[in-house]
Amino acid sequence: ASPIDVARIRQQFPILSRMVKGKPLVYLDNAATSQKPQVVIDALVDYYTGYNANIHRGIHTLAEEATAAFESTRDTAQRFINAALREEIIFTRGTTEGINLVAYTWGRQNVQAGDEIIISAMEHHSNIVPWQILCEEKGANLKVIPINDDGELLMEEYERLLSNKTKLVSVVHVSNSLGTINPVKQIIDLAHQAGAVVMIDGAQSTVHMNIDVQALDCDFFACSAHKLYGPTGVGVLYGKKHILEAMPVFMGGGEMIKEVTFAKTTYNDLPYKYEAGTPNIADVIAFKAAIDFINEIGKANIAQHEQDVLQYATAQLEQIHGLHIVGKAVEKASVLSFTVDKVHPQDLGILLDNRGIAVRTGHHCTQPLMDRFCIPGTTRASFAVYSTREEVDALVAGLQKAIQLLL
Ligand SMILES: Cc1ncc(COP(=O)(O)O)c(CNc2co[nH]c2=O)c1O
Repeated sequence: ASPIDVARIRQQFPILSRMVKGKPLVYLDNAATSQKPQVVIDALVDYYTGYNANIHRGIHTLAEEATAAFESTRDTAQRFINAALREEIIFTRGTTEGINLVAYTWGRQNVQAGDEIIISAMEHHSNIVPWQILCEEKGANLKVIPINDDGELLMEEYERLLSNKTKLVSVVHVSNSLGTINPVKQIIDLAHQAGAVVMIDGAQSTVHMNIDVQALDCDFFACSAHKLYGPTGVGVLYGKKHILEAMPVFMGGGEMIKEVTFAKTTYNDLPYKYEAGTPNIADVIAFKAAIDFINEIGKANIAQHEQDVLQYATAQLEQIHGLHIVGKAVEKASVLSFTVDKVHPQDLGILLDNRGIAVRTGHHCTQPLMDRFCIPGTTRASFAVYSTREEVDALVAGLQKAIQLLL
């Protein structure tokens, strides 16, 4: 039995009552973005109707209220990933910006010709391209940890790749295409033994599991609010304070300065050093409502519910003739990718949409991973706190009907 009252939770998501093409919406694309509870929507409306103002340095009431709400999210985010200090929490637009920020600051300062950066074969493009740009600029080399047919990292190959040339290891915590949960604590410890720093891409993991950046001892960690039942355009980059303080600035402008003269500019303290310009105030404020929503239910309860739905869906899909699950790691989060013999994922996606069922089809911004499996892409169902076994049944019925039509 599920540890949570899914029916009561679903009532908090207005969009889940939507009809699509005359059918009830069955939203199974949560790895792309999650839906938003009423408390998050209300937080956005409350800000714009009640205390919209620019933040920091304002001396009027609205500015003080907006600043207090904005900075309260920083404290909430700090506790959410158990960062030691609030100034280690930098607001970004999302995981992509967080990874780029590290590549363009720490990377440019510390990676030289001949150095090596290690990523894995299951990375999202946002954790591949920034490092390729950096390696091309510096004459450094990108190394890739291979994976097995179940979609699990080959850790002995990883250990072989580590050397005194390794400057940075940047890996995904949970694969958005496979669902694989990577052994990041082991990856981090091995990297530190080799003298490298570690960036963890937490875009998918942060919603499914407890994140403790101090226990992990990662040097950087990035995640996105929109995968955490929060708004788009907001994310968090965590970095160890002593590393962030030693890094050059990223973007120049207001907020990130102490004093500007034409002769010289001095920069602001953390975290504002990396928060140039007017931030995404409303969405940062609403992000706190999303984290509070998750904390109120409890991540362990959410994870248990998602695992129940994932295991049920896996068992059901495995019975469909010609369907092959892509990503069979022992440790998996609630992402279920699959192919169907002689059927293109795109065609499946369209036919499922005709039945109100939203899945994602294609390469999921992990094209090298699809190449490794010699497939053009997959159909991916991904589950959330509000997903139900009945929605899985609708998916199975939809798949069976679609395959019948297409074959
Ligand atoms: C593992 C992983 N890393 C980074 C990102 C980038 O996050 P963003 O900056 O918030 O876009 C994503 C987004 N993944 C997906 C976005 O749409 N479908 C997906 O699977 C992701 O799944």
